[in-house]
Amino acid sequence: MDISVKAPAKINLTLDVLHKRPDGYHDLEMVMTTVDLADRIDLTETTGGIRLQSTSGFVPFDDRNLAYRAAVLVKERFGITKGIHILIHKRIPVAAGLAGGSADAAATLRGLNTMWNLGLSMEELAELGLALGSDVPFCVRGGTAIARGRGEQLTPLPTPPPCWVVLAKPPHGVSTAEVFQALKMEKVTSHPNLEGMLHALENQDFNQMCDQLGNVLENVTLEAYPKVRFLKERMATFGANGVLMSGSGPTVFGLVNKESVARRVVNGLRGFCRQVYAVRMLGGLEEGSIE
Ligand SMILES: C[C@](O)(CO)[C@H](O)COP(=O)(O)OP(=O)(O)OC[C@H]1O[C@@H](n2ccc(N)nc2=O)[C@H](O)[C@@H]1O
Ligand SMILES: Nc1ncnc2c1ncn2[C@@H]1O[C@H](COP(=O)(O)OP(=O)(O)OP(=O)(O)O)[C@@H](O)[C@H]1O
Repeated sequence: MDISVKAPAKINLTLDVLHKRPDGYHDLEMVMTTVDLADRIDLTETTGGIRLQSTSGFVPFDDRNLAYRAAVLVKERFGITKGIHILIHKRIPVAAGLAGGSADAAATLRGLNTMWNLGLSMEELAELGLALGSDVPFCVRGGTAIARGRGEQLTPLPTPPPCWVVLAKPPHGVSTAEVFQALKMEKVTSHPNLEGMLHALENQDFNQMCDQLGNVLENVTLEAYPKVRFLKERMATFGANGVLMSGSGPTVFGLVNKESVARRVVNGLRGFCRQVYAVRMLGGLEEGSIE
């Protein structure tokens, strides 16, 4: 049986770091949402082993690949002797703050659950996914949610009010581990207002959603990469209603409520940045994720 699974990127509407934990991770509080910029994972059953191919040369082709590691995990945990060929059609920029690797891992978990009739619930798949990365549980579920803890404690939220999301990815990647390492908690003076963002989503209030965007990792990446600040400023100048860096960066996103303005922002940014996309936010993934 062949299966194709959609693997959408995420953005962080808010990202707060509460404190560093004894295990080296940070306890977070974030509002995350999936956007319609997606990789596609094609899974084909084989007689043995795991083989991986990708349309992008920027991802690892061995057991460092999160989709590969997802297949190893499933095979080991459930004693599956059959093999799998994984083809990643890469559209999400790599090391961009958009959880591309986590999305691929989550899609592989969902696809193998179907292919090998494992009967795992979304909660069980998300729990399995945490062993692969902090963003994987959210990517398994998709939609919009508050993520707490390392990112695995998920509370579903209403889909944000309809709008365009313009994404601009600078040419360089960013290491998430290095951004967390460089974060000085004592230097964080302002935190996102979670209640304000929840209120905006409940009331489908686009302007309030834009006002409540906030990410405490943003200053760390802005200081290291001036191009990110430049893209933020440009995005606002061209007319985006709210602008923020996603995750640990360096991708900057702008929320826009008018199609004509979204076009203007995209066209304006193309002069400065090769990777620019205008997409919509996505609802939940539980239906329709297997293409
Ligand atoms: C920044 C975010 O993308 C926000 O959605 C995520 O928190 C990062 O998720 P991720 O890339 O799946 O992260 P992981 O692969 O689990 O961790 C990468 C590194 O980021 C740091 N890390 C990550 C998550 C977390 N809650 N605390 C951390 O300190 C750790 O140094 C870790 O070694
Ligand atoms: N399937 C994959 N797609 C992209 N990168 C992968 C994949 N598997 C492993 N990686 C590795 O993961 C690293 C981070 O890439 P990714 O695109 O997931 O970053 P990110 O969007 O910043 O993630 P996050 O937002 O979850 O921190 C890259 O350096 C890459 O080598």
